[in-house]
Amino acid sequence: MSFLENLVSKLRGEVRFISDKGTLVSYGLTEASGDQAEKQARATLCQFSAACRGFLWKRSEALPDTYTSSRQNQAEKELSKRVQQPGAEVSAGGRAPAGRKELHAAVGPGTEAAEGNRGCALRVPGNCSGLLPPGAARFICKENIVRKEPLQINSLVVIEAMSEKELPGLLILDIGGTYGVQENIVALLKKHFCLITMKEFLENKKEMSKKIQSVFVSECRPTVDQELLESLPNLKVIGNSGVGVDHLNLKMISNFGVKVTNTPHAVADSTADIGMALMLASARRLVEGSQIAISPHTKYFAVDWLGVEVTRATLGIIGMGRIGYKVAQRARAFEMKILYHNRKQRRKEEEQAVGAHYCEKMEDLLQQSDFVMLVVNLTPENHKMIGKKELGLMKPTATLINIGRGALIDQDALVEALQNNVIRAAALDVTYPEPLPRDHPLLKLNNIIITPHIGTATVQAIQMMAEEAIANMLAVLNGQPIPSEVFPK
Ligand SMILES: O=C(O)C(=O)CO
Repeated sequence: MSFLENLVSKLRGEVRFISDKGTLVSYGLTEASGDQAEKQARATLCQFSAACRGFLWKRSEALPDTYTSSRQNQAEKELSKRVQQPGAEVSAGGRAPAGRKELHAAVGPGTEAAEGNRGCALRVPGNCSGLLPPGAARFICKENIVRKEPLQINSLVVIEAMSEKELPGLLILDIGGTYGVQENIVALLKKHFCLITMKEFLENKKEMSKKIQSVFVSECRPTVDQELLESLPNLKVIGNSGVGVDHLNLKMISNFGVKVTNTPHAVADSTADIGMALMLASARRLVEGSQIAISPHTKYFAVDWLGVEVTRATLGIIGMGRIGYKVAQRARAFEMKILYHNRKQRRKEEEQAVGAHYCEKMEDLLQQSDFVMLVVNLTPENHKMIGKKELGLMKPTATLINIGRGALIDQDALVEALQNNVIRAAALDVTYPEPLPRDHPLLKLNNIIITPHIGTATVQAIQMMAEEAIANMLAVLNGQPIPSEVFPK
């Protein structure tokens, strides 16, 4: 458990906002004024510093340099110097401004109160004395600033001493590690949810199961099965990070009264980009070429080592949803002839904008295309939609690209087709399973490129996916219109 998580777990129910840097500040509301308010401030601080006692700062950050009065500035500069020292002890202090309703408390690293502090310094046992920099008090008084622009107070962590409403519980697999949610995404989620990892849930099922109202599914994890659904009585929504939901049993989830959402907007550009990257790489034999260029055995570059051109070739897109259409927009810049097959024909203006021609029958598209790209979600109906027969319809010079799901293709049939040059090549971002067993025959072929399902593996895409998932989940929890809900068939 990190320093902050540990602290927050001790102050459970009292946390309103956390920025994970620097000085801790607690604040709350009191109806009292004058002496009474001061008494309450002291009581709050006692609790707060008791919870903090024993912790060492893992990080050191300067207080923001935003205060004006020279005397206060001096005090804060002094404090900043101390804050810079890693491992400085936590100290605590605060004041309750007479006549004000706000009750503030600040905890900053340092061993003594800085001079110039006008707030009431609180001495706590264990060589911790503290202060509330007056500027900081003024600053955090503006509650809306604290909430809306947390980065402006980048060295403050704000903790509400008297709780309002607790943030809704969000179950995630883990933080960091092989399968866990990345730290920057964790920071985004934490602004709106109280995160509960699978381990924390399993260790304290009784208490945690009541808190969890949502599950964040990233890279298909955690697995949402009947057992999990049965143990989460307050679950309202599963926010899938990604567009494909074939790993979720939508019907079963819906029977529990739980909604499922996905992130079709956030994934579109990065996934279309990987489709283009695979098409270009396969056409120009990029991976093979790179190996030749770096091989210690290479003595010369063969003049008859050739690829094929993407420019002005025919691209057949199977699945003309948001991603398919983005592929078409990109392919247009390569002057490609674009054919597409989709459940529904696009509007004429949309077709004209990218120069796409509709093929009602997939067979027509397969016969005419130099590159066939699969851009559909996996459903029980389209499982192995490309098998021996479909591969046989393709041109022997054609390339098959898959950025949908591995199970759209009959992989045994693909191995045979590639071995016998029924088609020229394949480029797959998705396979089944993922990764393929290391002795799988597809891995032994040289007319294939396989990437490790990286359609959305960009810094930007995973952030946008998390933002879209958060918006979806909050909409469900707040009873607002849901931007991207997925319904069972
Ligand atoms: O969004 C998804 O489901 C993806 O797999 C993107 O590659």
